[in-house]
Amino acid sequence: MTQEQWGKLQQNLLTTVGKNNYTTWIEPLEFLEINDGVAIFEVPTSFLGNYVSQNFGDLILHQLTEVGASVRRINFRVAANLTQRPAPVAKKETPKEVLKQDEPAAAAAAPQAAREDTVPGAPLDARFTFDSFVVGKPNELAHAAARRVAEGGPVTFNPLFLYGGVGLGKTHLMHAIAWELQTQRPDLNVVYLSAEQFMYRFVQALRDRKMMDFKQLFRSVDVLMVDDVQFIAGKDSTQEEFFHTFNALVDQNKQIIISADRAPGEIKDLEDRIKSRLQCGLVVDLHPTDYELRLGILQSKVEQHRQQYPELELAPGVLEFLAHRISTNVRVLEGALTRLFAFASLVGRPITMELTQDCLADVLRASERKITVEEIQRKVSEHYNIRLSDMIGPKRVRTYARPRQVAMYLCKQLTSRSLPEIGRRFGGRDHTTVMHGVKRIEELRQQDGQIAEDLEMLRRALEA
Ligand SMILES: Nc1ncnc2c1ncn2[C@@H]1O[C@H](COP(=O)(O)OP(=O)(O)OP(=O)(O)O)[C@@H](O)[C@H]1O
Repeated sequence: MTQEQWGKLQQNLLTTVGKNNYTTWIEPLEFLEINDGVAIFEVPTSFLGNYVSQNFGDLILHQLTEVGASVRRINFRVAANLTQRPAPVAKKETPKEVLKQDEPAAAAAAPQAAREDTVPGAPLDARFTFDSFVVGKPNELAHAAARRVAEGGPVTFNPLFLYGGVGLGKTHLMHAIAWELQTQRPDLNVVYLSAEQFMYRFVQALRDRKMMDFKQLFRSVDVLMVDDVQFIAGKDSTQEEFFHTFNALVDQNKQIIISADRAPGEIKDLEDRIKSRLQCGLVVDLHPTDYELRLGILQSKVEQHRQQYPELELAPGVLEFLAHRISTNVRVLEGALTRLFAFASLVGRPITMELTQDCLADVLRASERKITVEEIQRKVSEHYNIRLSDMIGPKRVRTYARPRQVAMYLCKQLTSRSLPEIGRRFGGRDHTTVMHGVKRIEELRQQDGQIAEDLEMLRRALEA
Protein backbone atom coordinates (compact mmCIF):
# COMPACT_ATOMS: atom_id res chain seq x y z
CA MET A 1 0.00 0.00 0.00
CA THR A 2 1.26 3.44 -0.85
CA GLN A 3 1.15 6.58 1.28
CA GLU A 4 -1.40 7.90 -1.18
CA GLN A 5 -3.69 4.94 -0.58
CA TRP A 6 -3.29 5.43 3.14
CA GLY A 7 -4.26 9.08 2.66
CA LYS A 8 -7.48 7.98 0.94
CA LEU A 9 -8.15 5.45 3.60
CA GLN A 10 -7.76 8.15 6.24
CA GLN A 11 -10.53 10.11 4.52
CA ASN A 12 -12.80 7.06 4.79
CA LEU A 13 -11.90 6.73 8.43
CA LEU A 14 -12.70 10.38 9.01
CA THR A 15 -16.26 9.84 7.79
CA THR A 16 -16.65 6.69 9.85
CA VAL A 17 -15.24 7.79 13.19
CA GLY A 18 -16.11 11.50 13.17
CA LYS A 19 -13.87 14.55 13.29
CA ASN A 20 -12.99 14.49 16.99
CA ASN A 21 -11.97 10.87 17.06
CA TYR A 22 -10.14 11.29 13.82
CA THR A 23 -8.05 14.23 14.97
CA THR A 24 -7.22 12.65 18.31
CA TRP A 25 -6.56 9.08 17.31
CA ILE A 26 -6.22 8.50 13.59
CA GLU A 27 -4.40 11.56 12.34
CA PRO A 28 -1.30 10.95 14.52
CA LEU A 29 -0.82 7.48 12.98
CA GLU A 30 1.95 7.32 10.47
CA PHE A 31 1.79 4.46 8.03
CA LEU A 32 5.22 2.81 7.66
CA GLU A 33 4.91 -0.39 5.69
CA ILE A 34 3.25 -3.72 5.25
CA ASN A 35 5.62 -6.48 6.11
CA ASP A 36 4.67 -10.12 5.81
CA GLY A 37 0.96 -9.39 6.25
CA VAL A 38 1.47 -6.96 9.12
CA ALA A 39 0.63 -3.31 8.58
CA ILE A 40 2.95 -1.22 10.72
CA PHE A 41 2.13 2.25 11.96
CA GLU A 42 4.23 4.63 13.95
CA VAL A 43 2.55 6.25 16.94
CA PRO A 44 3.79 9.01 19.24
CA THR A 45 3.04 7.09 22.46
CA SER A 46 2.29 3.51 23.44
CA PHE A 47 -0.91 4.76 25.04
CA LEU A 48 -2.16 6.00 21.71
CA GLY A 49 -1.19 2.72 20.07
CA ASN A 50 -3.05 0.73 22.71
CA TYR A 51 -6.11 2.87 22.45
CA VAL A 52 -6.26 2.72 18.68
CA SER A 53 -5.72 -1.05 18.75
CA GLN A 54 -8.55 -1.56 21.13
CA ASN A 55 -11.03 0.85 19.65
CA PHE A 56 -10.28 1.17 15.97
CA GLY A 57 -8.11 -1.86 15.25
CA ASP A 58 -10.87 -3.86 13.60
CA LEU A 59 -12.04 -0.96 11.56
CA ILE A 60 -8.58 -0.11 10.22
CA LEU A 61 -7.92 -3.74 9.39
CA HIS A 62 -11.23 -3.97 7.59
CA GLN A 63 -10.59 -0.84 5.58
CA LEU A 64 -7.12 -2.00 4.65
CA THR A 65 -8.44 -5.25 3.26
CA GLU A 66 -11.22 -3.34 1.47
CA VAL A 67 -8.62 -1.40 -0.54
CA GLY A 68 -7.00 -4.69 -1.47
CA ALA A 69 -4.05 -4.67 0.93
CA SER A 70 -2.93 -8.10 1.96
CA VAL A 71 -2.95 -7.58 5.71
CA ARG A 72 -3.65 -10.05 8.48
CA ARG A 73 -3.04 -7.74 11.39
CA ILE A 74 -1.83 -4.34 12.39
CA ASN A 75 0.95 -3.35 14.69
CA PHE A 76 2.11 -0.14 16.27
CA ARG A 77 5.64 1.03 16.72
CA VAL A 78 6.35 3.84 19.12
CA ALA A 79 8.40 6.69 17.71
CA ALA A 80 11.63 6.16 19.63
CA ASN A 81 12.41 9.76 20.52
CA LEU A 82 8.96 10.37 22.00
CA THR A 83 8.50 7.21 23.94
CA GLN A 84 7.74 7.38 27.64
CA ARG A 85 7.48 4.38 29.82
CA PRO A 86 4.93 4.69 32.60
CA ALA A 87 7.31 4.80 35.52
CA PRO A 88 10.94 5.30 36.29
CA VAL A 89 12.86 2.09 35.87
CA ALA A 90 16.21 1.35 37.35
CA LYS A 91 17.68 0.05 34.12
CA LYS A 92 18.95 2.61 31.69
CA GLU A 93 17.23 2.13 28.38
CA THR A 94 18.15 2.81 24.83
CA PRO A 95 15.45 3.82 22.36
CA LYS A 96 15.78 0.41 20.74
CA GLU A 97 14.92 -1.32 23.99
CA VAL A 98 11.97 0.96 24.50
CA LEU A 99 10.72 0.04 21.11
CA LYS A 100 10.97 -3.62 21.81
CA GLN A 101 9.17 -3.29 25.12
CA ASP A 102 6.40 -1.13 23.84
CA GLU A 103 5.63 -3.08 20.75
CA PRO A 104 4.34 -6.17 22.44
CA ALA A 105 2.29 -4.03 24.80
CA ALA A 106 0.62 -2.27 21.94
CA ALA A 107 0.08 -5.41 19.95
CA ALA A 108 -1.10 -7.26 23.00
CA ALA A 109 -3.85 -4.73 23.51
CA ALA A 110 -5.33 -5.34 20.10
CA PRO A 111 -8.12 -7.82 20.61
CA GLN A 112 -10.35 -6.21 18.04
CA ALA A 113 -7.69 -6.42 15.38
CA ALA A 114 -7.35 -10.09 16.11
CA ARG A 115 -7.03 -12.51 13.29
CA GLU A 116 -5.56 -15.95 13.54
CA ASP A 117 -2.10 -14.92 14.69
CA THR A 118 -2.70 -11.71 16.60
CA VAL A 119 -1.72 -11.71 20.26
CA PRO A 120 -4.97 -11.64 22.26
CA GLY A 121 -3.47 -10.58 25.57
CA ALA A 122 -3.48 -7.58 27.86
CA PRO A 123 -0.80 -4.88 27.95
CA LEU A 124 2.15 -5.41 30.27
CA ASP A 125 3.17 -3.02 33.00
CA ALA A 126 6.63 -1.70 32.14
CA ARG A 127 7.53 -1.47 35.84
CA PHE A 128 7.03 -5.17 36.48
CA THR A 129 10.37 -6.64 35.44
CA PHE A 130 12.78 -9.05 37.08
CA ASP A 131 15.12 -6.12 37.67
CA SER A 132 12.61 -4.41 39.91
CA PHE A 133 11.53 -7.57 41.75
CA VAL A 134 13.15 -7.87 45.16
CA VAL A 135 13.89 -11.43 46.17
CA GLY A 136 13.73 -12.64 49.76
CA LYS A 137 13.03 -15.85 51.60
CA PRO A 138 9.24 -15.68 51.20
CA ASN A 139 9.33 -15.43 47.41
CA GLU A 140 12.60 -17.05 46.39
CA LEU A 141 11.10 -20.26 45.11
CA ALA A 142 8.42 -18.50 43.09
CA HIS A 143 11.07 -16.19 41.69
CA ALA A 144 13.37 -19.06 40.76
CA ALA A 145 10.54 -20.91 39.02
CA ALA A 146 9.55 -17.75 37.15
CA ARG A 147 13.14 -17.22 36.06
CA ARG A 148 13.35 -20.76 34.75
CA VAL A 149 10.18 -20.39 32.71
CA ALA A 150 11.38 -17.02 31.42
CA GLU A 151 14.39 -18.68 29.83
CA GLY A 152 11.98 -20.13 27.28
CA GLY A 153 13.80 -23.47 27.19
CA PRO A 154 12.14 -26.87 27.00
CA VAL A 155 8.99 -27.09 29.10
CA THR A 156 9.83 -28.90 32.32
CA PHE A 157 6.83 -28.18 34.50
CA ASN A 158 3.43 -27.43 33.10
CA PRO A 159 1.64 -25.44 34.31
CA LEU A 160 3.61 -23.23 36.64
CA PHE A 161 1.02 -22.33 39.24
CA LEU A 162 1.83 -19.28 41.38
CA TYR A 163 -0.36 -18.47 44.31
CA GLY A 164 -0.36 -16.14 47.28
CA GLY A 165 -2.28 -13.46 49.12
CA VAL A 166 -3.21 -10.05 47.79
CA GLY A 167 -0.38 -7.83 46.58
CA LEU A 168 2.48 -10.27 47.05
CA GLY A 169 3.85 -10.02 43.52
CA LYS A 170 2.06 -12.64 41.39
CA THR A 171 1.20 -10.23 38.60
CA HIS A 172 4.63 -8.65 38.84
CA LEU A 173 6.32 -12.01 38.30
CA MET A 174 4.07 -12.93 35.39
CA HIS A 175 4.74 -9.65 33.61
CA ALA A 176 8.44 -10.09 34.29
CA ILE A 177 8.32 -13.50 32.58
CA ALA A 178 6.56 -11.97 29.61
CA TRP A 179 9.05 -9.10 29.27
CA GLU A 180 11.97 -11.45 29.55
CA LEU A 181 10.56 -13.82 26.94
CA GLN A 182 9.91 -10.94 24.56
CA THR A 183 13.59 -10.13 24.76
CA GLN A 184 15.09 -13.60 24.87
CA ARG A 185 12.66 -15.36 22.57
CA PRO A 186 10.92 -12.82 20.32
CA ASP A 187 9.87 -15.71 18.10
CA LEU A 188 7.43 -16.97 20.75
CA ASN A 189 3.84 -15.85 20.88
CA VAL A 190 3.50 -14.93 24.55
CA VAL A 191 0.10 -14.01 25.89
CA TYR A 192 -0.72 -12.60 29.30
CA LEU A 193 -4.27 -11.89 30.38
CA SER A 194 -6.43 -12.07 33.48
CA ALA A 195 -9.00 -14.82 33.88
CA GLU A 196 -11.61 -12.09 33.75
CA GLN A 197 -10.37 -10.97 30.35
CA PHE A 198 -10.34 -14.56 29.20
CA MET A 199 -13.99 -14.82 30.16
CA TYR A 200 -14.82 -11.53 28.55
CA ARG A 201 -13.23 -12.58 25.28
CA PHE A 202 -14.93 -15.92 25.40
CA VAL A 203 -18.34 -14.33 25.95
CA GLN A 204 -17.69 -11.84 23.17
CA ALA A 205 -16.72 -14.64 20.79
CA LEU A 206 -19.89 -16.50 21.64
CA ARG A 207 -21.96 -13.40 21.07
CA ASP A 208 -20.29 -12.58 17.78
CA ARG A 209 -20.35 -16.22 16.69
CA LYS A 210 -16.59 -16.24 16.41
CA MET A 211 -15.82 -19.26 18.52
CA MET A 212 -13.65 -20.83 15.85
CA ASP A 213 -11.49 -17.70 15.76
CA PHE A 214 -11.33 -17.66 19.54
CA LYS A 215 -10.22 -21.27 19.70
CA GLN A 216 -7.66 -20.84 16.98
CA LEU A 217 -6.33 -17.73 18.58
CA PHE A 218 -5.72 -19.30 21.96
CA ARG A 219 -4.41 -22.51 20.53
CA SER A 220 -1.78 -20.67 18.50
CA VAL A 221 -0.14 -19.29 21.60
CA ASP A 222 3.32 -20.52 22.70
CA VAL A 223 3.21 -19.29 26.28
CA LEU A 224 -0.11 -18.56 27.95
CA MET A 225 -0.36 -16.74 31.26
CA VAL A 226 -3.67 -16.42 33.03
CA ASP A 227 -3.76 -14.22 36.12
CA ASP A 228 -6.23 -14.58 39.01
CA VAL A 229 -7.71 -17.84 37.79
CA GLN A 230 -9.96 -18.02 40.86
CA PHE A 231 -12.14 -15.56 38.98
CA ILE A 232 -13.60 -18.29 36.76
CA ALA A 233 -14.75 -20.35 39.75
CA GLY A 234 -18.47 -20.90 39.44
CA LYS A 235 -18.54 -19.72 35.81
CA ASP A 236 -19.25 -23.00 34.13
CA SER A 237 -18.98 -22.31 30.41
CA THR A 238 -15.81 -20.26 30.84
CA GLN A 239 -14.31 -23.08 32.90
CA GLU A 240 -15.20 -25.55 30.20
CA GLU A 241 -13.52 -23.46 27.52
CA PHE A 242 -10.53 -22.78 29.73
CA PHE A 243 -10.17 -26.51 30.31
CA HIS A 244 -10.12 -27.22 26.56
CA THR A 245 -7.66 -24.41 25.85
CA PHE A 246 -5.46 -25.65 28.67
CA ASN A 247 -5.46 -29.23 27.42
CA ALA A 248 -4.83 -28.27 23.82
CA LEU A 249 -1.80 -26.21 24.81
CA VAL A 250 -0.39 -28.83 27.18
CA ASP A 251 -0.78 -31.44 24.44
CA GLN A 252 1.29 -29.25 22.16
CA ASN A 253 3.88 -28.87 24.91
CA LYS A 254 3.26 -25.13 25.21
CA GLN A 255 4.06 -23.44 28.52
CA ILE A 256 1.19 -22.33 30.73
CA ILE A 257 1.54 -20.08 33.77
CA ILE A 258 -1.36 -19.55 36.09
CA SER A 259 -1.82 -17.41 39.19
CA ALA A 260 -4.44 -17.45 41.89
CA ASP A 261 -5.00 -16.16 45.38
CA ARG A 262 -4.94 -19.68 46.81
CA ALA A 263 -3.78 -23.22 46.04
CA PRO A 264 -5.63 -25.06 43.26
CA GLY A 265 -7.28 -27.48 45.68
CA GLU A 266 -8.66 -24.63 47.73
CA ILE A 267 -10.45 -22.72 44.98
CA LYS A 268 -14.13 -23.22 45.65
CA ASP A 269 -16.49 -23.90 42.74
CA LEU A 270 -13.69 -24.87 40.43
CA GLU A 271 -14.29 -28.18 38.66
CA ASP A 272 -12.27 -31.06 40.06
CA ARG A 273 -10.81 -31.93 36.67
CA ILE A 274 -9.45 -28.38 36.39
CA LYS A 275 -8.09 -28.46 39.91
CA SER A 276 -6.25 -31.66 39.21
CA ARG A 277 -4.90 -30.29 35.92
CA LEU A 278 -3.62 -27.21 37.69
CA GLN A 279 -1.85 -29.35 40.24
CA CYS A 280 -0.02 -31.34 37.58
CA GLY A 281 2.91 -29.01 37.15
CA LEU A 282 4.80 -27.00 39.71
CA VAL A 283 2.72 -25.29 42.38
CA VAL A 284 4.60 -22.58 44.30
CA ASP A 285 3.36 -20.04 46.74
CA LEU A 286 4.45 -16.53 47.55
CA HIS A 287 4.54 -16.41 51.33
CA PRO A 288 3.58 -13.31 53.25
CA THR A 289 6.51 -10.89 53.31
CA ASP A 290 8.90 -10.84 56.24
CA TYR A 291 10.63 -7.81 57.71
CA GLU A 292 13.80 -8.18 55.63
CA LEU A 293 11.92 -8.46 52.35
CA ARG A 294 9.75 -5.47 53.16
CA LEU A 295 12.83 -3.42 53.99
CA GLY A 296 14.51 -4.54 50.75
CA ILE A 297 11.45 -3.55 48.73
CA LEU A 298 11.28 -0.17 50.44
CA GLN A 299 14.94 0.48 49.75
CA SER A 300 14.54 -0.34 46.11
CA LYS A 301 11.42 1.83 45.80
CA VAL A 302 13.22 4.71 47.48
CA GLU A 303 15.80 4.61 44.72
CA GLN A 304 13.02 5.01 42.20
CA HIS A 305 11.43 7.88 44.13
CA ARG A 306 14.81 9.57 44.36
CA GLN A 307 14.73 10.05 40.60
CA GLN A 308 11.59 12.11 41.00
CA TYR A 309 12.49 13.87 44.24
CA PRO A 310 16.30 14.02 44.30
CA GLU A 311 16.33 16.81 46.88
CA LEU A 312 14.35 15.04 49.60
CA GLU A 313 16.09 13.98 52.78
CA LEU A 314 15.15 10.73 54.41
CA ALA A 315 15.90 10.35 58.11
CA PRO A 316 17.53 7.12 59.28
CA GLY A 317 15.13 4.61 60.74
CA VAL A 318 12.09 5.62 58.70
CA LEU A 319 12.24 2.68 56.32
CA GLU A 320 12.86 0.24 59.17
CA PHE A 321 9.87 1.70 60.98
CA LEU A 322 7.62 1.28 57.92
CA ALA A 323 8.87 -2.25 57.24
CA HIS A 324 8.07 -3.06 60.81
CA ARG A 325 4.67 -1.51 61.00
CA ILE A 326 3.13 -2.15 57.59
CA SER A 327 3.04 -5.86 57.16
CA THR A 328 -0.21 -6.21 55.23
CA ASN A 329 0.96 -6.31 51.64
CA VAL A 330 3.47 -4.80 49.27
CA ARG A 331 0.90 -2.67 47.49
CA VAL A 332 0.06 -0.88 50.75
CA LEU A 333 3.75 -0.50 51.52
CA GLU A 334 4.44 1.03 48.12
CA GLY A 335 1.42 3.31 48.39
CA ALA A 336 2.61 4.53 51.78
CA LEU A 337 6.03 5.40 50.45
CA THR A 338 4.65 7.19 47.41
CA ARG A 339 2.39 9.23 49.64
CA LEU A 340 5.22 10.03 52.00
CA PHE A 341 7.47 11.34 49.25
CA ALA A 342 4.70 13.34 47.63
CA PHE A 343 3.66 14.84 50.96
CA ALA A 344 7.19 15.73 52.05
CA SER A 345 7.88 17.34 48.70
CA LEU A 346 4.66 19.37 48.86
CA VAL A 347 5.31 20.72 52.32
CA GLY A 348 9.03 21.06 51.59
CA ARG A 349 10.18 19.16 54.68
CA PRO A 350 12.57 16.24 55.13
CA ILE A 351 11.06 12.82 55.74
CA THR A 352 11.46 12.41 59.47
CA MET A 353 9.86 9.92 61.80
CA GLU A 354 7.44 12.59 62.95
CA LEU A 355 6.36 13.51 59.44
CA THR A 356 5.95 9.82 58.63
CA GLN A 357 3.67 9.26 61.59
CA ASP A 358 1.58 12.33 60.72
CA CYS A 359 1.31 11.61 57.05
CA LEU A 360 0.58 7.91 57.37
CA ALA A 361 -1.47 7.88 60.57
CA ASP A 362 -4.43 6.13 58.93
CA VAL A 363 -2.34 3.50 57.13
CA LEU A 364 -0.39 2.78 60.29
CA ARG A 365 -3.56 2.43 62.33
CA ALA A 366 -5.20 0.16 59.74
CA SER A 367 -2.24 -2.16 59.52
CA GLU A 368 -1.77 -2.52 63.24
CA ARG A 369 -1.70 -6.21 63.68
CA LYS A 370 -3.36 -7.71 66.70
CA ILE A 371 -1.06 -10.30 68.16
CA THR A 372 -2.87 -12.79 70.38
CA VAL A 373 -1.78 -14.49 73.58
CA GLU A 374 -2.29 -17.85 71.87
CA GLU A 375 0.04 -16.93 69.02
CA ILE A 376 2.72 -15.89 71.47
CA GLN A 377 2.37 -19.08 73.46
CA ARG A 378 2.59 -21.17 70.31
CA LYS A 379 5.62 -19.36 68.90
CA VAL A 380 7.49 -19.40 72.18
CA SER A 381 6.88 -23.10 72.81
CA GLU A 382 8.03 -23.85 69.26
CA HIS A 383 11.11 -21.72 69.76
CA TYR A 384 12.13 -23.50 72.97
CA ASN A 385 10.98 -26.83 71.68
CA ILE A 386 8.59 -27.60 74.51
CA ARG A 387 4.96 -28.66 74.45
CA LEU A 388 2.33 -25.94 74.67
CA SER A 389 0.62 -27.85 77.49
CA ASP A 390 3.84 -27.82 79.51
CA MET A 391 4.24 -24.09 79.12
CA ILE A 392 0.74 -23.41 80.32
CA GLY A 393 0.67 -26.26 82.85
CA PRO A 394 1.81 -26.31 86.50
CA LYS A 395 5.37 -27.69 86.12
CA ARG A 396 7.94 -25.33 87.67
CA VAL A 397 11.23 -26.72 86.38
CA ARG A 398 13.42 -24.16 84.62
CA THR A 399 12.97 -25.85 81.19
CA TYR A 400 9.32 -24.79 81.26
CA ALA A 401 9.37 -21.86 83.65
CA ARG A 402 11.77 -19.70 81.62
CA PRO A 403 9.91 -20.00 78.30
CA ARG A 404 6.69 -19.37 80.23
CA GLN A 405 8.12 -16.11 81.58
CA VAL A 406 9.36 -15.14 78.13
CA ALA A 407 5.87 -15.69 76.76
CA MET A 408 4.31 -13.65 79.58
CA TYR A 409 6.77 -10.86 78.93
CA LEU A 410 5.92 -10.81 75.23
CA CYS A 411 2.20 -10.84 76.04
CA LYS A 412 2.71 -7.76 78.18
CA GLN A 413 4.77 -6.03 75.48
CA LEU A 414 2.84 -6.95 72.38
CA THR A 415 -0.79 -7.22 73.45
CA SER A 416 -3.08 -4.93 75.37
CA ARG A 417 -4.03 -7.67 77.83
CA SER A 418 -3.88 -6.84 81.54
CA LEU A 419 -1.72 -8.84 83.97
CA PRO A 420 -4.72 -10.71 85.48
CA GLU A 421 -5.93 -11.59 81.99
CA ILE A 422 -2.53 -12.89 80.99
CA GLY A 423 -2.39 -14.90 84.21
CA ARG A 424 -5.74 -16.51 83.38
CA ARG A 425 -4.46 -17.57 79.94
CA PHE A 426 -1.45 -19.20 81.55
CA GLY A 427 -3.32 -21.88 83.40
CA GLY A 428 -5.10 -19.52 85.81
CA ARG A 429 -2.01 -18.02 87.42
CA ASP A 430 -2.15 -15.02 89.68
CA HIS A 431 -1.32 -11.55 88.33
CA THR A 432 1.61 -11.24 90.77
CA THR A 433 3.21 -14.32 89.17
CA VAL A 434 2.92 -12.67 85.79
CA MET A 435 4.34 -9.44 87.15
CA HIS A 436 7.29 -11.30 88.64
CA GLY A 437 7.93 -13.15 85.37
CA VAL A 438 7.83 -9.97 83.31
CA LYS A 439 10.27 -8.26 85.70
CA ARG A 440 12.63 -11.21 85.66
CA ILE A 441 12.80 -11.29 81.87
CA GLU A 442 13.33 -7.55 81.73
CA GLU A 443 16.35 -7.99 84.02
CA LEU A 444 17.68 -10.92 82.04
CA ARG A 445 17.29 -9.01 78.80
CA GLN A 446 19.84 -6.52 80.08
CA GLN A 447 22.31 -9.14 81.32
CA ASP A 448 21.95 -12.17 79.10
CA GLY A 449 22.71 -11.75 75.40
CA GLN A 450 21.01 -15.03 74.54
CA ILE A 451 17.71 -14.00 76.11
CA ALA A 452 17.90 -10.60 74.39
CA GLU A 453 18.44 -12.34 71.08
CA ASP A 454 15.60 -14.80 71.68
CA LEU A 455 13.25 -11.95 72.49
CA GLU A 456 14.19 -10.01 69.40
CA MET A 457 13.77 -13.05 67.20
CA LEU A 458 10.41 -13.93 68.67
CA ARG A 459 9.15 -10.37 68.43
CA ARG A 460 10.10 -10.22 64.76
CA ALA A 461 8.49 -13.55 64.00
CA LEU A 462 5.30 -12.45 65.73
CA GLU A 463 5.16 -9.08 64.04
CA ALA A 464 5.96 -10.39 60.57
N1 LIG B 1 9.16 -8.73 45.67
C1 LIG B 1 8.75 -7.58 45.17
N2 LIG B 1 9.62 -6.65 44.74
C2 LIG B 1 9.21 -5.47 44.25
N3 LIG B 1 7.92 -5.11 44.15
C3 LIG B 1 7.00 -5.99 44.56
C4 LIG B 1 7.35 -7.27 45.09
N4 LIG B 1 6.21 -7.93 45.42
C5 LIG B 1 5.20 -7.12 45.10
N5 LIG B 1 5.65 -5.95 44.57
C6 LIG B 1 4.86 -4.80 44.13
O1 LIG B 1 3.64 -4.80 44.85
C7 LIG B 1 2.56 -4.43 44.01
C8 LIG B 1 1.51 -5.54 44.02
O2 LIG B 1 2.04 -6.67 43.35
P1 LIG B 1 1.18 -7.56 42.32
O3 LIG B 1 0.18 -6.71 41.61
O4 LIG B 1 2.11 -8.35 41.51
O5 LIG B 1 0.43 -8.46 43.37
P2 LIG B 1 -0.54 -9.69 43.16
O6 LIG B 1 0.03 -10.79 43.97
O7 LIG B 1 -0.76 -9.94 41.73
O8 LIG B 1 -1.84 -9.15 43.85
P3 LIG B 1 -3.40 -9.41 43.54
O9 LIG B 1 -3.74 -10.65 44.28
O10 LIG B 1 -4.05 -8.20 44.13
O11 LIG B 1 -3.57 -9.53 42.07
C9 LIG B 1 3.14 -4.18 42.65
O12 LIG B 1 3.33 -2.81 42.47
C10 LIG B 1 4.46 -4.91 42.66
O13 LIG B 1 5.41 -4.30 41.84
